[in-house]
Amino acid sequence: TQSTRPQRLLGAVQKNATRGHPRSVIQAIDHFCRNKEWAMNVGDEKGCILDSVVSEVSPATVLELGTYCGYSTVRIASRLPPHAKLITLEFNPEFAVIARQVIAWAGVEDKVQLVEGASGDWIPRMKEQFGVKTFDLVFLDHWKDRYLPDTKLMEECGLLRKGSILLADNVICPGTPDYLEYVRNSPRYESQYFKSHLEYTKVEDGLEKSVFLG
Ligand SMILES: C[C@H](C[C@H]1O[C@@H](n2cnc3c(N)ncnc32)[C@H](O)[C@@H]1O)NC(=O)c1cc(-c2ccc(F)cc2)cc(O)c1O
Ligand SMILES: [Mg+2]
Repeated sequence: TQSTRPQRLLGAVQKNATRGHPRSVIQAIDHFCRNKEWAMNVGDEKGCILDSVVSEVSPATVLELGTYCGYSTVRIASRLPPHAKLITLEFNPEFAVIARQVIAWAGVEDKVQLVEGASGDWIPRMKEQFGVKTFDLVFLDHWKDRYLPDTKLMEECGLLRKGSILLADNVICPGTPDYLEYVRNSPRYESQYFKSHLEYTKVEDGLEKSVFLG
């Protein structure tokens, strides 16, 4: 039977990356996506911006929406301070299976809780299910039309505190116009655009970093 692209991406990790070395896992995926098959990881260019935000925030609690194959999960987890926790939500069970193996190969599974399911169902249950009070950092990288409703849901569920950071991928391509309009015009957010390119291409894309003001 035919393999899927995520399965081939995992194969490239297992072939070319060293177990327990997150950087080699990231390099193996970027090499695969540049030279073999494009895949919708945040990529190395936007990934560097993600890295700098994670290092600056040094978050104790992180929520990632849209795990896919775990590329950004590994990038974030490998830069977290000790005892910090990353919860990542993935809707598609096939992608979740691959992501778990990529996360394990990188050796960051102790910092990561991968939850299978839809953000809309799980966000209201974060407190009771995982003992989370608020998130210091949220990385939005799931369906682009879910960024805004899920941001409002996180506000309503009291999951954001004064100073919580939202970092959103793909605000230009594929684009999240309603989300951008909201965080750039709401008095409750201070927003900043980091211009970059769609992963592994020359197409414009960027990350939007928004601080929740409470
Ligand atoms: C949406 C995907 C990423 C993952 O998110 C999971 N997901 C979804 N909705 C939910 C939920 N509600 N809860 C939990 N997980 C959820 C899904 O299953 C995918 O695995 N990302 C993209 O579609 C994406 C697409 C492009 C892209 C750009 C130009 C093109 F020509 C073609 C594609 C670039 C990117 O950088 C992306 O990130
Ligand atoms: Mg993305």
